[in-house]
Amino acid sequence: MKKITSSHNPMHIVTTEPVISAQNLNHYFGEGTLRKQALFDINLDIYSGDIIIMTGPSGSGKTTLLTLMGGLRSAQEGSLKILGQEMCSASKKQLRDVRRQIGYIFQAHNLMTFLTAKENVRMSLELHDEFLNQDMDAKAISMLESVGLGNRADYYPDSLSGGQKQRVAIARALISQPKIVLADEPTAALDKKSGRDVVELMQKLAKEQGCTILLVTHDNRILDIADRIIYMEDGHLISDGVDAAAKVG
Ligand SMILES: Nc1ncnc2c1ncn2[C@@H]1O[C@H](COP(=O)(O)OP(=O)(O)OP(=O)(O)O)[C@@H](O)[C@H]1O
Repeated sequence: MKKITSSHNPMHIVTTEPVISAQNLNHYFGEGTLRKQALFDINLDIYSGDIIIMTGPSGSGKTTLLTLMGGLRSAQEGSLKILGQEMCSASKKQLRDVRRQIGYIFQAHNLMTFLTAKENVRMSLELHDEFLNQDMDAKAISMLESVGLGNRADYYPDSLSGGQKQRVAIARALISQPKIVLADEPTAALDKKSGRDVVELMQKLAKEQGCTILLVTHDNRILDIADRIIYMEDGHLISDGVDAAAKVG
């Protein structure tokens, strides 16, 4: 738990639970003699509104940890709480309920090629009952406007640039106002300028919505957008904090 000052009254101290909390978390792949440990004793508390970059060499366990924290795979050993729900031994339904509160952005934007930009963004709203009575088209267009693509709403992904596609993916991830957004190498397929634009946009929207962003990257050029950098090696969390950037540099 950490103490924060309320934005309404800076003198008023409130306590807040972490949105994600891992304790003594271990993870293994394979079985029998092929069983291999991928994560070792991970302890981590992540709070609302922070942008967290996870970095480290290839094979160090970043994606494994990210997918666990996104409810995309079941946690096996230790404790992992996401938005208050324990993920160790969680049922499929509990995993699904947690996933509905999370937005996902991947390296390959994973847009549906047969849907327009607007339809791709709208689809994300259709998965949430609470938006069913709202004007989803208007919401999708307004979200596309906020990522600078109001004039591309009726374009299909094939006629958009890599950076534009990634911005549609951001609009799709953020439109349902998730509490957590996971991004796996969101700039990997982009040139320097588009990559920068994309992460700055994620940063701006996340701060506006107060959501937590967990971002895995090898891209050292974007480390400065992080509130916190988690550095991993061989399945261990080696350092955690703003000074972790020094290890990467
Ligand atoms: N599905 C799987 N089955 C078996 N082993 C796996 C599986 N996924 C990952 N691993 C192993 O777990 C370890 C951590 O992999 P992970 O993908 O989490 O690393 P990473 O830090 O994300 O790497 P990269 O930067 O290359 O994406 C590696 O040794 C990898 O070989």
